[in-house]
Order: sequence, then structure tokens, then C-alpha cells
Amino acid sequence: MNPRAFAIGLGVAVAVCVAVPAVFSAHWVFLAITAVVVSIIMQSYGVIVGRAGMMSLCQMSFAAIGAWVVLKLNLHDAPGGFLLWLVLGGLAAVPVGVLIGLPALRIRGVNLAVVTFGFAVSTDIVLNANQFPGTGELKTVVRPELFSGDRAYFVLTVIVFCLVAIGLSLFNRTRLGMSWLELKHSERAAAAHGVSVARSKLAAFAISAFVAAIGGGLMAGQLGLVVAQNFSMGQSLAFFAVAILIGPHHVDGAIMGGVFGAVMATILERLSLPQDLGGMLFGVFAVLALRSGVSQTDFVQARRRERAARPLLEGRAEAPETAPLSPSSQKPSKTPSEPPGRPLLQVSGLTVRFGEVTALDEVTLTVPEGAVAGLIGPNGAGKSTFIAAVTGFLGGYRGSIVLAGQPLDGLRPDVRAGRGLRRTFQTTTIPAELTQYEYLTIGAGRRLDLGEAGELLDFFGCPPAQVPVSLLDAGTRRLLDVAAAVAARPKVALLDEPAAGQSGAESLRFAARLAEVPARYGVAVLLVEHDMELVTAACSQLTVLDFGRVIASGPTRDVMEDPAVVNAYLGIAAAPLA
Ligand SMILES: Nc1ncnc2c1ncn2[C@@H]1O[C@H](COP(=O)(O)OP(=O)(O)OP(=O)(O)O)[C@@H](O)[C@H]1O
Repeated sequence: MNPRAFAIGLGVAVAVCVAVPAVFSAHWVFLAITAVVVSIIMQSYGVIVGRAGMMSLCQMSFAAIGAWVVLKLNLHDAPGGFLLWLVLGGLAAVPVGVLIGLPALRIRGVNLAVVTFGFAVSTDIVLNANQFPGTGELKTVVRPELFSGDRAYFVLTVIVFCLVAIGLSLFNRTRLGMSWLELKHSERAAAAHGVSVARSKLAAFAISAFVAAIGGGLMAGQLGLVVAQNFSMGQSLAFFAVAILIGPHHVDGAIMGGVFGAVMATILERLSLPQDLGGMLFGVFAVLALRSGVSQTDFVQARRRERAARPLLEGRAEAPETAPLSPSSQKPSKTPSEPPGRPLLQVSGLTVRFGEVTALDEVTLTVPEGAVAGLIGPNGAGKSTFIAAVTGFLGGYRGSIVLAGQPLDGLRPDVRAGRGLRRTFQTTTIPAELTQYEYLTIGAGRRLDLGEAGELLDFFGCPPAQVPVSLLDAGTRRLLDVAAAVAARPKVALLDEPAAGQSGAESLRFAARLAEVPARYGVAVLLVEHDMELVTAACSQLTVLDFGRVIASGPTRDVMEDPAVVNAYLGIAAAPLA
């Protein structure tokens, strides 16, 4: 967490805790409590909707679990008191959250929304048929002595809000927390970075359920007794709309959402406007936000980050070349010809069929330690299919894939990534709201220090680490993707057309850098490219595919001069090698 933002946030919280109880009437203090409680529930939407990008319409059902546990324990005068009950209520919602999250492993988007809405509807029915504990006995929740009055209870809710915000902010910095952002944009990219998509999704459901239930428990403490309508599916829907619109994964967004959610009704009443107007407005804005895919706080933060980063880009335009290259890679037109090391990635007899189409036919290929190996071929030759099968994104292949002596067959993509196999995609899906540094951290799977991140970015010709992805052009995003793959220090990085979108000069510069990657970072490379100048400059060995079959393989120079390759791929335009 940014220390300045933390200090400001804490200062504001203290000021609010002093000012609101001192200045506001009892009615407004009560509304302020509601606003903070809703803000806490908004933070649960922030986790599941804002960060992990999953459409959950049942957060109020999780809140109901928290309230139910608090009321039940209160009814039985359970030991520990309200604060312990609150935590137990949160914990009780966790397994339910995981259970509701299980379908999310297979479905997403609107289908997931329907499943979660189904849970909200069921909860509604159960709650309407059964009273909350203590309702019959009229036994209201006993608040902690220190926070028994509404004014003091307001302070308690603010403290809980701050604790949740700090907890989530710390968690967001962990690998799992960061992985949510990538999950939101592309599950495939997350898996390629070694993120277990299942674990990441279930963790998001579990944590969001916990936070929502804490909010529900606090609501029980505020009202004394609650009824089913406090947690209705309509409420879940309305809050979801607010969350999409405002972006409660930012603290200010959660507060705005809470204030809107709690105070809107009162404001409309005071203005003599119909209550439906609030819901309609949120509905319209939420649809707009869904269409643009950007919430209000995301938009504002992105602009702020971009403004701060622009001077860095301007400075860079004056001095684009900073990373030192070793003398051996200064002349990119020369074909590297280092003797290959021991075999690192060994692919044997790889065969992939899509129905009648044989995309790969008994392909055998080896990437030696310390090498940049090239894989070329005409469109549709099977290059991307090869990368997908080797990295585990395509099951059902025949043949064997061995990395550093360990067979990988049957393993999930994220497990293969963890074993030291990273890939990039032809189409990049880097979350635009991240900074380059944050994206590198996700790719690396560990916290990089800023110096290391800066060196990597500089080496690949990317701007400084703090520059947000939203300011990068398509070609630079591809380079960032390569940097993120290398940042993980895998054994082998498989790069699928990383230089697409680069000018001729940029691509030769990239070739020089790529040729240096094995020695500099200890990462062997398999490069899929159409740019023959780049391939010639970067690769010491080459394999050529045509209609899924290997038609030539060996040192780059020999392969490029092979008549079969010239006929099938290079054609008469093949340039003579330097
Ligand atoms: N999911 C799929 N379903 C059916 N056929 C597929 C699928 N993916 C690839 N193919 C087919 O497999 C063959 C190999 O495709 P692949 O994308 O691997 O080629 P490529 O060499 O990467 O081409 P390019 O250079 O255009 O990226 C093609 O005939 C393609 O139409």
C-alpha cells in the first residue's frame, strides 16, 4: 500500500470517527452506519466483481449468513461476544462461498451470474420461510459495551471497514491477489503465468463471502434484529449495479458505493423524487460501465496514473536506447552459431488432430540449453498448435514432452509453467490498468525489486516500470509479454510471434536482445516468427513445419539453404545469408 495514501486514509477515518458522532443528528448517524456497513459489503463486490471479474449476484446471501450466525450466537449467549461472533459469521460464509464458486471453474460471464442469482433466489425463499434467530424471542443483538450506543457503533464499523480495506490491500499485493486482475482479462494468460485458475477463483469467492458476511453481521448489530428483506436478491442486484458502475475494488469506490447505497433513498425522499429513480439511474450507468468495461474509479485512477507516467515516456523519446548489449549481439544480421548445450525441452512424435485436420504429425523437436531455437513455417503449418500442446493448453495429443528430464504429459498449463515452461500468445491480453511493474510481478510469480524489473524492461526496450500498460502501443505490449515470460526465469520460453507490429529496425534490435537472453537470464527460447531477418539473426537452430510435418531441422544457416525449405516456405525471395 502506498504509505502516503495509507496515512491520508487513516487521517480521514479518524476525522470521520470524531466528526460524524459529534456533528450529526441520531438519524444521520444511523444512516452513516448503514453507509459504512454497505461500504464493507461493497468491498466484497470489489474482490469478486472488481478484481476477479466474476459476475456474482449473491453477495447479500453471504451477508445473510453472517447476520444469521451473529443472531444465533447472540440468542444462545455464546461466549466471546459480538466481535468474535462477527468473525465466526464471516468464517461460516467461506465454505458456502467456495461451494458457490465451484461452478465458476467451468462457467463464466452471464452463466455464472445465473448460477449465483439462483443461490440468491434460494436464500431469499429460505429466509422468507424462516425467521432469523432471536426474532420470535425478540432478543436483539448485544453490542460490545464500548460500542453500545449508535455513535460509538459507528466508530466500530469504521474500524472494521479500515481493517478490511487494509487486509484486502495487503492481500492484493500477494501473487494470488494480483492474479485476480489477470484472471479478469484472460484465464489462459493467467494459466500461462503459472496461476492456478481454480485456486484463484475459489479464493476470490471465499474471501468475498467472508467480507460480505462481516458486513451482514455488522448489519445485525446495527439493527438488533434483521428480516429477509435486508438481504433480498433485489438488494444483491442493486449493489452489483453500483459495484459495476463505481468500482469498489478501490477504497474510495467502496465508500462511494456505500454512501450511494445507503443515502440515495433518503436524498430522493428529501427531494420529493420517486424512489425508483435511484435504481433506474444505477441500472443505466451500470449498463454503460459494463459496455465500456471500465468503472468510474478505474477510469479516474487510470487517467491519474497516465498523467504521472507521461513525463517518463517523453524523457524516453529523447533517449530510447539504454540497455547495454554484449559485443556479440551488436550485429544482428549475423546468424548465431553457438554449439547447442544439453537437450532441455524434448518433444517427440507430437501429433495433434482437429477432426479430419492433422495439425501436427509426428513432430520431433529439441530446444537445447542456452539456445534460441526457431520454429517457422507457412500460415496454418501448426506452429501455434505446437506451442499450445507443449505448454498444456491442448490436451489429447499423442507423443511425449520432456522438460529437463521430467515428462510433462498430462499436466495442467499452470503446472507446466511452474515446472519452467512459459509462453506468450499471438494476441496479448495484458490488463491495461496494471503498470508494467505489476504485470512483470504476475509473470515472474514473485515480487521483483524495482531495479530488477527496470533492468528487464530496459533490456527489452520497454519504458520505465511505473508506466501503465494503457500507454503502451501493441508492439511494446508484446515486448512486455516477453519480458514477463523471462522474468519468471523459466527453463524455456516459447514465444509466439513476439515481434509482430514492430518496424524492421525494431525487430532487428529485438533479435539482438533475444539472442542474448539465454546467456543473460539463463532462459532457452523457442521462437515462432514469420520475420525471417529476425529469425536468422536470433536463432542458432531452426525447425521448419509444413502441413504439420517437420520438413527440415538443424543449424539455421543449413536449414535456410535447404531446397525443400526454400520451395515450401521461403520461395524465390529468400535472401542469401550474411
Ligand atoms: N481449434 C482448432 N480447431 C480446428 N482446427 C484448428 C484449430 N486450431 C488450429 N487448427 C488448424 O490446425 C492447423 C494449424 O494451425 P496453427 O494455428 O497451429 O498454424 P500456425 O502455423 O500457427 O499458423 P499462423 O502462422 O497463421 O499462426 C490449421 O489448419 C488450423 O486451421
